[in-house]
Amino acid sequence: MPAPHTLDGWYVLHDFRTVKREAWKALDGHTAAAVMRDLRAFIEAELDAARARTASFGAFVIAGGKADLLFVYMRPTLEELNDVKARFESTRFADFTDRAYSYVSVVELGGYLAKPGVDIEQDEALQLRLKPPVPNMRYVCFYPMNKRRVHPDNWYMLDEEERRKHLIVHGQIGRQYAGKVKQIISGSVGLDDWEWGVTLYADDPIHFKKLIYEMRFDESSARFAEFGPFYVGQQVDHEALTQWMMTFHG
Ligand code: VOV
Repeated sequence: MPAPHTLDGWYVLHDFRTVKREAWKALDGHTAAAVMRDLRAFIEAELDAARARTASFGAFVIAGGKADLLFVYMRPTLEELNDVKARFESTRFADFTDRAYSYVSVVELGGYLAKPGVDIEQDEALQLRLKPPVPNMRYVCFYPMNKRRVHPDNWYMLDEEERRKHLIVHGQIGRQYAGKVKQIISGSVGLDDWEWGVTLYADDPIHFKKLIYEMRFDESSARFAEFGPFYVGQQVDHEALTQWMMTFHG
């Protein structure tokens, strides 16, 4: 059976960090403030690149115990993702964090979205979906997932028509959340440990729960989906991140 055609956009790095509590709290207040000022230049450069539409960037404070922070980077190439990773590591701020989890993937759209005869490079709507800005929404939810491959629930043995039917219903559920939840699906077969990264954005985190719960009852998730760890957090600008870090500092 041929693999479905996919449209692949920017490469994505989800970089989850924990704050090194002892080292951070051991800093005097002036030095801690200077470390945060130093991070501003890094964040400003990311925001400039995002405004120029050569990259996407978002910073988040993560709820719960799996991580403290998440930085989302999107770039046209893996080399550029590696470059931004190195630039982050070069900041003084990075010295006060450890990596809790990371995920590498590439923004993916179903190939059938490209209508025959349409030049993908010239289609503005498609380009925006393949190179998406991080939505200006207050909350993020990230998790990796697979499609199950256990007989009789083997997604990869379904014929194309059946997969399409499942995805149509899936899409119908998703569209009920238009304006409430924005999804960026990135493919990671061959790039990371799961098959997709699911990144959802919303202004109210309860919409994550409602959407995901509703999808659980849909066959494409109920029968065929397996999930990795879930992370949820709030989007922060440099000022809010500084405030959070300084509260943490005590
Ligand atoms: C915010 C809502 C939302 C909407 C509107 C939406 C729509 C759509 C459409 C129309 C399509 C098919 C075309 C394409 O673009 O591929 C997809 C595709 C996909 N989705 Fe989705 N999805 C959403 C949301 C959404 C969620 C919450 C999840 C996680 C599942 C869950 O149970 O936790 C998910 C997963 C996926 C995946 C893994 C794929 C690729 C499947 C494959 O085998 O290729 N997705 N999705």
